[in-house]
Amino acid sequence: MIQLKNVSKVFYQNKHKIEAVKNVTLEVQQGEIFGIIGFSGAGKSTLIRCINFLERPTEGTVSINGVDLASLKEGQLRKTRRKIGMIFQTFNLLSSNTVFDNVATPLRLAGAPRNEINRKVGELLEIVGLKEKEAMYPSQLSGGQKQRVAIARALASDPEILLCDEATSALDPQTTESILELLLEINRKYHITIVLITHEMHVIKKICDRVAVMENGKVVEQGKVLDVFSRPQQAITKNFIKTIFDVNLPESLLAQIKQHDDPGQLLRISFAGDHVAEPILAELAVKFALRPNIMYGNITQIKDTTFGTLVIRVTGEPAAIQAGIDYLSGLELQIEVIDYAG
Ligand SMILES: Nc1ncnc2c1ncn2[C@@H]1O[C@H](COP(=O)(O)OP(=O)(O)OP(=O)(O)O)[C@@H](O)[C@H]1O
Repeated sequence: MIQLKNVSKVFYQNKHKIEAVKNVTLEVQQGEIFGIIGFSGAGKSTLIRCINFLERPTEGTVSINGVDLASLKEGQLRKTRRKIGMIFQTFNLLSSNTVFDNVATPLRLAGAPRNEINRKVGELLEIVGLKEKEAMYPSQLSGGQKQRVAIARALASDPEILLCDEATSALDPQTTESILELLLEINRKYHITIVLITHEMHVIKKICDRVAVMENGKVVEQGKVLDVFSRPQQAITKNFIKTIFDVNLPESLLAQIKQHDDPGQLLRISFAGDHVAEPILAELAVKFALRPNIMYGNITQIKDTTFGTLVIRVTGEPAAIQAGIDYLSGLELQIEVIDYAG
C-alpha cells in the first residue's frame, strides 16, 4: 500500500516560491489502478515523483507498505525504488541501444547472469508483443512500440508498483487504447499496483478503480471512479467529465419543453450496473399512470460497469409524479429534478 500523508512540495525559482503540491493525503491500495487527473501545472508530475522520492517532499510522509521512505538509508531507498517501476510520456529509451538492450539494462545493472537476462527479456518482450523487434533501435519504432519497450523495461525489476507519468499523452487515440489495455492486463495478471497521472478523463474511465482530482497543487476530490463520475462535487471534476460524457440537456430541447402547455417534470436519472436492465419507464406508466417521454440519454462504460444517464419528461397528476420519483429513488437510482423554469 502507498500512503501519502500531508505531502507538500515547494520549489524556489529566482527566490520565487512555487507550491507545486499542497498538503496531499491519499492512499493507494495494493493491486488497484489509481489515477490522478488535473490540468497542466496542477502538480501531478511533482506528486507522482514524490511517490518514489525522485522529488523529496518538503513536508509530509510517503510510506510504501508501511515504511516511511524518509527513514531509509540511501542503499535501502535504492532497493525500495527497484520495486517501483516508472514510465514516462517521452519513453526515455536509450537511443543507441536495441530494444533488447534497453529492456536488459536494469537486469545488467542488478548483476543478473546472461542466461537469466536472455530468458527474462524474451519473456517481457513476449508480454508487450515486441519479440520480433528485439534487434531494432528506438528510432525504428512507433510511439506505441516505444512505450511498450519502456513498459517491458519497467517490468524487468519485477516491480510491485508501476508509476505512469502521462504514459499515453504523446500517442494517438488508437495506440492509447492498446497501451491502456496492456496496463490493465499487467495489473490483472501480475497484480502490480498502478498509479497514473493524466489530463484525460478517458484514461481514468477506461482503466482506473479510483481517482484523485488535482487543482492548484491540491487534491480537491477523490474516490471510486464510478462514484466521482456519478456525483462529481467540484466544478473542475464536472468539467473533466463533460469532456467525455455530457449529462446536460441541450439548450434547444429545453426551450422546446418550456413551450408545452403542461411541461410536467423533468427528471435526470443516473444508473449503473444492474439497474441498466430495469424497465423503469414502463413501471412509471403502469404503476403511476404517468407519461414518461425520453428527452435525452447517454451511456458509457466505466471500467467494468455500465453507467448511463437519462433525462425524461413525465406528465401526470402531481401526486403521482411525486410517487413516481419516490419509487425511482427507492430503486437506488440517482434522481435529480431539473429546474427548467429559470
Ligand atoms: N523542478 C522544478 N522547479 C521549479 N518549479 C517546478 C519544478 N517542477 C515543477 N515546477 C512547478 O510546479 C508546478 C506544478 O508542476 P507539475 O509539472 O507537477 O504539474 P503537472 O500537473 O504535472 O503539469 P503538466 O501536465 O504540464 O506536466 C508548476 O507551476 C511547475 O512550473
